[in-house]
Amino acid sequence: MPKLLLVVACALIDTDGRILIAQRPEGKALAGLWEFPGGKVEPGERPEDSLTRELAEELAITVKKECLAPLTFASYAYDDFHLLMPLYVCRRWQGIVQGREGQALKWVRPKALREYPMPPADEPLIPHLIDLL
Ligand SMILES: Nc1nc2c([nH]c(=O)n2[C@H]2C[C@H](O)[C@@H](COP(=O)(O)OP(=O)(O)OP(=O)(O)O)O2)c(=O)[nH]1
Repeated sequence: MPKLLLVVACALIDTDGRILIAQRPEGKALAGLWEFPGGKVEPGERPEDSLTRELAEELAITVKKECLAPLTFASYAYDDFHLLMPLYVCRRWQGIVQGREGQALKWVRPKALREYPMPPADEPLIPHLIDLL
């Protein structure tokens, strides 16, 4: 039975209804693919705390837990682990989004998400975002 990996991710949505995606840097698994900001839930951490921590580290923004709304989740069997990834949406944050880890960022309309190669786990999430926006 493969290891279950819990990753939390967030679709940040701007006032024009565009969604933020970030490109995974060279050297990481799935490098070059576009993903929703987020990361692994560390032992002893609440998922919402992991997400606000990752958003601060990766994007230099502050997000209040009340501003994170659960939307859907991904469940995907990678070769070496099974990914379980809740996807939150967030429309309010403090600060200006900037890529702190050298990653490219793009604000994209939901219907244009398919133009950006994403990890296979993410593809089933796109219709949920199209329905929402
Ligand atoms: N953040 C994020 N990870 C995703 C998405 N889709 C997807 O399959 N993943 C996978 C890729 C990785 O195997 C895992 C996230 O791990 P990561 O390496 O980015 O997380 P992290 O920032 O905690 O990583 P690190 O400290 O170990 O470098 O989830 C997504 O949309 N966003």
